[in-house]
Amino acid sequence: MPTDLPFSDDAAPHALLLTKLLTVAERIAHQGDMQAVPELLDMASEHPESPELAALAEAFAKLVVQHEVKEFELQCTIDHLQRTKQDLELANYDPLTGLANRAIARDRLQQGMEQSRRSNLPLAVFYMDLDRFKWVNDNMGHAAGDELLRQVSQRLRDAVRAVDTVARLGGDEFLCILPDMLTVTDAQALAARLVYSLAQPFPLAAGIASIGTSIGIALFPDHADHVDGLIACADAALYQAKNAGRNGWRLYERPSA
Ligand SMILES: Nc1nc2c(ncn2[C@@H]2O[C@H](COP(=O)(O)OP(=O)(O)OP(=O)(O)O)[C@@H](O)[C@H]2O)c(=O)[nH]1
Repeated sequence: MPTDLPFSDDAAPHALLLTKLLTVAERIAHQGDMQAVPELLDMASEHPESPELAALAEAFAKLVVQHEVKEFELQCTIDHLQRTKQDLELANYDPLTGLANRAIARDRLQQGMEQSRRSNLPLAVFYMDLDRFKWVNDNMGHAAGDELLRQVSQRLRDAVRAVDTVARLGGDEFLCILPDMLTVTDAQALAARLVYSLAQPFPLAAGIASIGTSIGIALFPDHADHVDGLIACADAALYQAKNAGRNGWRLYERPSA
């Protein structure tokens, strides 16, 4: 009788079973294939004579439960992070245009002023108000007005640098915060470009809309050295731009004594 066979007749089915068992176990352990666990449990119930199988099935069944608990915990964390992110977006960004809101604008202005102090380069604030925007709402509909506000936001974003902030203060009012302007002339040139850009027609679903924009410019540190003062100067300059006939910009001028 040859004796060099790996298993006796009795051992062969056991070896076959262990081979299958290892294959399934490897699928679970190496490929993370949790679908294979029920197969393992079925095998264990079909072969109550195999203690290895019973032990392994039990170990993997525990693993599946732990895996599901971890997956549940992970999903809870992801849900929580998504809710926090949404809350933050609602608190910080204008939902219509995706631009920063007033609160963030104030914060960026404060940061920009600190940066300007370090770099010794002026910071410019543009206070902008669209001209004839109400006409679009009244004649083309509120939805067209919303679409126009979104397109205006995009043009403003496209015109400024990544370091600049464009914020929507509300209605048709925007604030641009432009740190590290090299010269006053640079700020004036940018304002002229923005006026030109927003004077170009806007293709809306309801038709073509034409508006304009007025911009008031204030500079840190020349005109004011704190957030509210600088915004107030830019607002005063905007008032002058509107009074001068709209569709243009004005640099803040101190009232003569
Ligand atoms: N579609 C839309 N309209 C808005 C929104 N918020 C405010 N408005 C409207 O924006 C308009 C702003 O009014 P004004 O600034 O006086 O309008 P204007 O025609 O630009 O006036 P001038 O600046 O004097 O040229 C009002 O009609 C508001 O109802 C908004 O989120 N969506």
